[in-house]
Amino acid sequence: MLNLKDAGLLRQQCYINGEWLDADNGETIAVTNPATGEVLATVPKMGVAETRRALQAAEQAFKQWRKKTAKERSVLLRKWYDLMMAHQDDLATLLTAEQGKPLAEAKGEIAYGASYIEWYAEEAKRLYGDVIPQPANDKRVVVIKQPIGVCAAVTPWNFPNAMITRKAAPALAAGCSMVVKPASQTPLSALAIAVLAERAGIPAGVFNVVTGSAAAIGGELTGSDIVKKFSFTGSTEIGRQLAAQCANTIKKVSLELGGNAPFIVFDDADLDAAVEGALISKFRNAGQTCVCANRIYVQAGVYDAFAEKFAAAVNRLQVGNGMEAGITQGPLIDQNAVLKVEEHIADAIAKGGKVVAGGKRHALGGSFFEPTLVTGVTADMKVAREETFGPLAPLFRFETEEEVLGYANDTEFGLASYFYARDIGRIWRVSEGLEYGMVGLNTGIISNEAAPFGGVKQSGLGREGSKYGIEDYVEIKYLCMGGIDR
Ligand SMILES: NC(=O)C1=CN([C@@H]2O[C@H](COP(=O)(O)OP(=O)(O)OC[C@H]3O[C@@H](n4cnc5c(N)ncnc54)[C@H](OP(=O)(O)O)[C@@H]3O)[C@@H](O)[C@H]2O)C=CC1
Ligand SMILES: O=C(O)[C@H](O)CS(=O)(=O)O
Repeated sequence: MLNLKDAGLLRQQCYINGEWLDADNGETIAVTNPATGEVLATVPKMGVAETRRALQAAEQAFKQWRKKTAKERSVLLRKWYDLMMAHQDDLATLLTAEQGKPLAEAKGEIAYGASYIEWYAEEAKRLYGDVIPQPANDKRVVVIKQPIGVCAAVTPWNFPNAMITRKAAPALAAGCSMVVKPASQTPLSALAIAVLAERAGIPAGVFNVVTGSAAAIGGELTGSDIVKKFSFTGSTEIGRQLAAQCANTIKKVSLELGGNAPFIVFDDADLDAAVEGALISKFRNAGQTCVCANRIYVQAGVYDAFAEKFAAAVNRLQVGNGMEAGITQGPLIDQNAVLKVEEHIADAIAKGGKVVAGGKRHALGGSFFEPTLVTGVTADMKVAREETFGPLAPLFRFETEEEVLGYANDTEFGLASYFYARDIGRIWRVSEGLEYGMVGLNTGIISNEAAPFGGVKQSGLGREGSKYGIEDYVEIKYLCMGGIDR
């Protein structure tokens, strides 16, 4: 079982209107450890009725929460942040147990998730309006910002802490209330976040967590007119469906969806730095992130040297249970994830690719998979067009800057992109030429609370984090004051 310092962080009930509740029918969902297959806990299998009650609670709580001053909300968010950091170890243990990532990565996610609460505790006090020079002397033009209302979020299993705080923090900072449906495979982190919200003194109904039937809960969150803003992180397929479900009530929608990140190594790159950046970008969370390097393009003059260095680095990754010291790659989330990686490897080999590291299920069994490097990859392979979402690094060779920009942009996705180069002219040309929401230049890690995280094309809508991330949780109101000259 889980060895927590604070056993109160492990909850097996949902948090609605300040109460910890079972499903109306008592049904539950088992939460299993992907590394061992053991059942860690169960959570309620809630549906429409419970979700409706959660939305009604959020609607009532919003009326008072919005009346608090920005500073009062800021103080409560800061307490929430302080509590998350004080319980970083326990939250990381819960996260590794239900999601599988190595404990060091889980601790990093807790700090990353908490940083959004810290950031928006500060931003709460800086939601400025405008006084605009009037076009006529009898008028004054004023713009104020007000919280949009009750918000709903549906979040994924790959970052079960940070994907919730990245939505809840700006929402609550702006004066909104929220109902969250976490992924069924990783609900414990969400419920622990709710424990700490309660302890921080965030009023009942302001932050609610509902677990259970995705379609039933999601149908209510997207269909109810109580919800004024809907935020989703997950697959493009589901995001497209949920956005369509929001259309009937004209909700404001933000979507963080799939990616297909190019990682480009030019011949003027610092090769050792490029290897380091490619390794962390590709294999963080066993490749299960939407910003992972999905295609690695290496210029012909440095291709062999990079491939040799990178293969050695890939072979140094340690696969195992994320709770064990020294492990740098945990299990994949489930067997479907393993099958996707196997499909992409088999397709690449069938079309001429060569496996130079890994290539198959790990000897540990279950959903453990060998970190894999395939060379000689070409644009006709599945891995060039589909998000692998697993520990497979495909290497493509290219000759010119123009050629690789064409390859990099030849996708319906536009989330993250990366390149290593040192020539200033190339840096500007490639940064401006990449059709992505985010560009990592000489780095493989781009995510932080100060930056606007998000994509273009079919990778999503809106931005999370930074000063931009709170704008999705406010409405702009224009006040036209007449008769000023009377
Ligand atoms: N952009 C990103 O960060 C992520 C991208 N992905 C991509 O998505 C693929 C599949 O992963 P998966 O976890 O299945 O992603 P999904 O998009 O299926 O799940 C993400 C969230 O959406 C919920 N959901 C699924 N179907 C519905 C529905 N009909 N109505 C309401 N909510 C729904 C899930 O609930 P439940 O868990 O209960 O099914 C979960 O909370 C991955 O292989 C990857 O390519 C996945 C995760 C994150
Ligand atoms: O959804 C994801 O994969 C995360 O947004 C990636 S990150 O923000 O942790 O980099």
